[in-house]
Amino acid sequence: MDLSLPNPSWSKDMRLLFDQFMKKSEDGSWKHLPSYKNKFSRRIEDIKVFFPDAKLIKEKISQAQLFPRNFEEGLGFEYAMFHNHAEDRTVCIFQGGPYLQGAPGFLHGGAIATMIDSTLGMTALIAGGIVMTANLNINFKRPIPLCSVVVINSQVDKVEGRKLFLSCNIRSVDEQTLYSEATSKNLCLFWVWFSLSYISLGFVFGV
Ligand SMILES: CCCCCCCC(=O)SCCNC(=O)CCNC(=O)[C@H](O)C(C)(C)COP(=O)(O)OP(=O)(O)OC[C@H]1O[C@@H](n2cnc3c(N)ncnc32)[C@H](O)[C@@H]1OP(=O)(O)O
Repeated sequence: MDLSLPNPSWSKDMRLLFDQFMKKSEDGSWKHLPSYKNKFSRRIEDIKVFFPDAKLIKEKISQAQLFPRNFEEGLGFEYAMFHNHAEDRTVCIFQGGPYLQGAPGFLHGGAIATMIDSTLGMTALIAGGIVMTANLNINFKRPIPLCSVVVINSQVDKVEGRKLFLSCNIRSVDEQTLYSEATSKNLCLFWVWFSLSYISLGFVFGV
């Protein structure tokens, strides 16, 4: 089941943004990226293709689920991603639920980092194939109020061989407040230099 579609826990802002991006997707310039709880590869052999020396706990792999998709509706990470191929950028609309609290009334820094890593990771995945985050630097400029809606804008800035250099920022819906800025270096595990369809890649990583 695609968990990046509107559900009753979404606020008005979240639905408005989703509808705006779905409208933008009508001419094909943007593409909504579906998101599944466990569209992971559930077979050791598939994972071993990418991580041959990984010491995997065999019996646990079949239970694998995408971390941000593991919370009950509305309590954790509610988000949807859209990708603009021409501009090589991904936008994630994100509403962080009450179970993601850090300081009272605000999102935990680790929850913010999760959504930054997921959005940058997805951007890198589409641009360069099977990637891993090698380095992630985040500047937390303003605390993000719990249950508010924010927009994560991420892009590929530079590609050098297997290395992809990306950046993103997190802003309020009205774009007036800059909450966080981040840069990352992602490494391609395989020399795949054309953007594979994210659905086929989702088979391994999910979104
Ligand atoms: C929804 C979409 C997906 C959601 C998931 C998002 C992605 C993730 O969260 S991935 C999980 C977190 N990341 C990890 O666990 C990665 C763990 N690390 C690794 O697997 C490896 O270190 C890996 C793959 C990053 C690099 O290893 P390897 O392929 O052997 O490359 P390696 O030879 O060490 O380095 C290659 C180049 O990258 C550079 N590099 C490697 N690591 C880093 C780093 N941390 N910082 C900067 N540069 C680095 C090296 O300096 C080298 O550069 P050069 O070629 O100029 O000398």
